[in-house]
Amino acid sequence: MFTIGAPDSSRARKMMLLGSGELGKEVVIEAQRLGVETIAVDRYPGAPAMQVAHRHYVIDMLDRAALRELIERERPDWIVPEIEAIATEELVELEREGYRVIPTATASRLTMDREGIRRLAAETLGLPTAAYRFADSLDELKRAVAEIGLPCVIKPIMSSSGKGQSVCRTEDDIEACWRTAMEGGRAKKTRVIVEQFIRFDSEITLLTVRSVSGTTFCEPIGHIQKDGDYIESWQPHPMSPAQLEEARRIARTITDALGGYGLFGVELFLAPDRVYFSEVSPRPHDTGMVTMVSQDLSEFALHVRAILGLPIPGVRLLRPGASHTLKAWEESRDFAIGGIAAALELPDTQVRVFGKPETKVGRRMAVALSAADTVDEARERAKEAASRLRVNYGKA
Ligand SMILES: Nc1ncnc2c1ncn2[C@@H]1O[C@H](COP(=O)(O)OP(=O)(O)OP(=O)(O)O)[C@@H](O)[C@H]1O
Ligand SMILES: NCC(=O)N[C@@H]1O[C@H](COP(=O)([O-])[O-])[C@@H](O)[C@H]1O
Ligand SMILES: [Mg+2]
Repeated sequence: MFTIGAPDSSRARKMMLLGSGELGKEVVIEAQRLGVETIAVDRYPGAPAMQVAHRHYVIDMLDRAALRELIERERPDWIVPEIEAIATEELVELEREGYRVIPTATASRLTMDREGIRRLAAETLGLPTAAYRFADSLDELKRAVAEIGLPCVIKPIMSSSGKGQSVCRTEDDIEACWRTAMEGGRAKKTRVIVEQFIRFDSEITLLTVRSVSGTTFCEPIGHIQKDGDYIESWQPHPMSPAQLEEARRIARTITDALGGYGLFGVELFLAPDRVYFSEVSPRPHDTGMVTMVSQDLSEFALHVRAILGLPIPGVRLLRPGASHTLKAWEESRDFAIGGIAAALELPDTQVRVFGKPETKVGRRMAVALSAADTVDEARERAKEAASRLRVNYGKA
């Protein structure tokens, strides 16, 4: 039977988030709604989830010893990875010693690294993916590009939100792509993946929850990415019955292989002839922030329920919804987000300001969320709301 004591008491149940960005912040809020004691961890102070958690720590999560020391000190009931920059080998050890890693330490390790998840999906499970090669040096990259063909996409094996990713269109681009990957990866690794460029009609995230109630799918979320990072998303995304069935088959196959309890964001490309598996996050997905206005249970509430071993009898889409991001385009610690009142003049619209302490070029700072009677209307509203938001920078 699931019971929970008061936070900070001897019968408290503790959740530790490894990564404390905007997604973790919402996970912490949902966990606290069920009485969980929350601990937020990240590489810098003032991270969004730290601002709402009971306690927080600043450590280098890629440092195995530092990670172990903190986990042994806090002894959390659930360790919840939130970002793609964690020493997951250590999580595998800790899980062996009895700690619970969400969804599992192996799932976290495999998805932290594009090679692990791609080989599992394509080679072990036989799922359709873009053709790919790996390379450890510029020379190997040149050979890999020749084999895959142009255009192709080059990414560091450990990165997210498009960091270090670029499209290689001609042979002359290869060196620049290599440099971009070396500078943009989250971990100091030199390995890259080269992927065939897929000309898809649209791309989706299929949020898939594994819980005591079995596997539950949310309605598909369509999205648009720029430079490898998401700009807008909407739910539901129109799909043919055959496409939806194939998308769910792929999502079930990959999430069953990863195992454990939690929510997963399965990224798929929809091409005229085929649905391609791209990658999967074993945690809430940025494009899934739309569920905060479109569903009865957001992706964050679903993740927490699944983690705690609580039932999920169903997920209801309440209304079509959309999200549109606000990004910063300068580096600053002296800034303020404006236009919130103007954005909130729009009907059925909400804003989430993440509270990140510093802006960086391309950094996501806030998101506008709108609901409406149709997806098109919701997208228009969210876009308009985001365009009314601004990052105002202080004098340099
Ligand atoms: N092989 C490909 N062909 C065509 N487009 C691609 C390919 N790989 C990636 N993209 C585009 O770049 C986007 C980001 O790629 P990917 O999801 O691999 O990066 P990421 O850094 O893991 O991003 P995130 O952390 O936001 O999921 C995709 O959503 C898609 O729009
Ligand atoms: N696509 C993955 C993603 O959106 N992850 C989210 O971004 C944060 C990092 O933001 P930052 O780079 O601005 O610190 C992560 O902590 C997570 O919440
Ligand atoms: Mg992605």
